[in-house]
Amino acid sequence: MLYLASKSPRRHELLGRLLSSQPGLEFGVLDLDIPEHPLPGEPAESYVRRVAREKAGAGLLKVVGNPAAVVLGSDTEVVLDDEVFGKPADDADAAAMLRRLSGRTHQVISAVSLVSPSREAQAVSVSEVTFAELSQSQIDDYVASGEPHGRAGAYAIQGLAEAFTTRLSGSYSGVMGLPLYETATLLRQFGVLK
Ligand SMILES: Cc1cn([C@H]2C[C@H](O)[C@@H](COP(=O)(O)OP(=O)(O)OP(=O)(O)O)O2)c(=O)[nH]c1=O
Repeated sequence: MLYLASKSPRRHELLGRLLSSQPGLEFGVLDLDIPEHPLPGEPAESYVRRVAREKAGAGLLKVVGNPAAVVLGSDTEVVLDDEVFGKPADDADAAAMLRRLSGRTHQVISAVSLVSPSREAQAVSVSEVTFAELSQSQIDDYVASGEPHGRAGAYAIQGLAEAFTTRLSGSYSGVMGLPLYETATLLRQFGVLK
């Protein structure tokens, strides 16, 4: 039985889309709260990998006793000049992040971890996203739309932010929160997907 250790609606949607290729394959959802803070000096990719692993591991603890359980945890962060931009604390924080991302190319790192009682595996997707120069009124309007809330880097590529994204190199689903190629590869390794 596959479980998604995530409360992100984007991850639910993306995983559902991936599994729809195999009729009858469903997944359960485990709701957890893992603290997301980089350790002092922790490189961005190590941080994203660690948090994805912690989410999957905490999910597995919730279904102990099920030897057939496979748990998927994932983490997505926006990185500019080695600085990790997580989810904005409030509107002012969102506006500050968007001002920094304006006119620049940043990375989006997404890690996926799969754990079962007997094994563990992980994959990482790194994408590059370039934003057009954003005026202060564009930023204010975007923040007022509410879209930045709960999203790494204070934006949603699948939403209004697509209109100021001039270039994306990498995985669109990875930027949204769950890189589907990497996820499908791991699910095949665990025998969940054919
Ligand atoms: C960059 C970007 C991020 N996001 C979202 C995906 C993730 O939900 C969120 C990054 O935060 P995460 O901490 O990776 O995930 P989460 O807290 O939403 O969910 P959970 O830990 O329960 O799995 O940002 C978008 O929806 N679109 C984007 O373009």
